[in-house]
Amino acid sequence: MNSLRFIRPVASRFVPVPAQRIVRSYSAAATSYELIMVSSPKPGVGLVTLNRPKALNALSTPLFLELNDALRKLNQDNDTGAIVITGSNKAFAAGADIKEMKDLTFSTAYTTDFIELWSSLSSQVKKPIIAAVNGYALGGGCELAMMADVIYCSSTATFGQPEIKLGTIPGAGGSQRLTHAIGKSRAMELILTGKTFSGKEAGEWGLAARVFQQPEECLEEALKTAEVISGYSRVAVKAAKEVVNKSQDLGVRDGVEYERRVFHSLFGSKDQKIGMTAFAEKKQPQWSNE
Ligand SMILES: C/C=C/C(=O)SCCNC(=O)CCNC(=O)[C@H](O)C(C)(C)COP(=O)(O)OP(=O)(O)OC[C@H]1O[C@@H](n2cnc3c(N)ncnc32)[C@H](O)[C@@H]1OP(=O)(O)O
Repeated sequence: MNSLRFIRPVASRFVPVPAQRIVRSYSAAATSYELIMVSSPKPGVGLVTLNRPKALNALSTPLFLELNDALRKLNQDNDTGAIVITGSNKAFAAGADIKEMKDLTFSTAYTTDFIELWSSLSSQVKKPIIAAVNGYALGGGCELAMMADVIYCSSTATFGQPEIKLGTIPGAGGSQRLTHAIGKSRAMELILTGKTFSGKEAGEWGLAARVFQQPEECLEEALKTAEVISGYSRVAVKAAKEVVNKSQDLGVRDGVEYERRVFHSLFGSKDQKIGMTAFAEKKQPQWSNE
């Protein structure tokens, strides 16, 4: 992996990050974090493992700062074509850190734009992200999984938006993304009751792309898929993610028009020539990523 310069972002006022955790320069794979682990178990694949087991990977501000930092580096890293985010077999993530939030006031939450930093995952990371979900994916954990581009899960995973039980509502996109994914009636029932749903149901309802019997299989298949994606032209992969995501914002007519414009623009890429010439000559394409 190439070396990337790094200056740690300023931590939230609520949970100061100790000075000794400030790291100034390292490569994405070699970076050492406290609350996440970053590795590259397959060529072209960046694996981010949430690693706060005692709190079931509760998503505190320091954890999200580390996650954002790692994702920013992987997004810039030329050797990384796709990213997998996972947790432990017990918990992908049990939500935002309730102990961090419990004494927050409205004015502080509002003026500091609390959890706004969560959105950089979906707005800044242009490489595909697969969430490999085992165990609990509750509240912010479910929202984090839904910010990914693809969800794989084990059949026994436990998804849910239980915020109603805490006297609040989803705050990181749950009410919007869950409703888009599984429909209004089901999402409304789940959000109003705080009931959980299984990985098996997530697959049946279209939230998860694939469901596995074993947690290990879930992660292994996510890594394999990420490796496949990483083997394609970076230009085409980025464009494909962009146009699929546009479908969430645009109506079909505008979306189809948008897709056609991006499709046209790819005739300006080297990889379109490489890919189509290789097909015509019955050869394997050697992507230039240009
Ligand atoms: C914008 C986003 C908003 C949100 O996400 S709001 C939060 C939504 N999530 C939840 O409401 C889930 C909260 N957690 C739970 O309900 C339970 O946990 C589980 C059902 C997931 C698991 O229960 P069990 O197996 O009995 O474990 P345990 O003893 O409750 O948890 C182990 C340790 O993990 C801490 N923990 C769990 N979830 C969170 C969390 N979301 N924020 C902060 N800490 C959490 C606990 O407190 C405890 O810690 P200790 O051993 O020190 O008592």
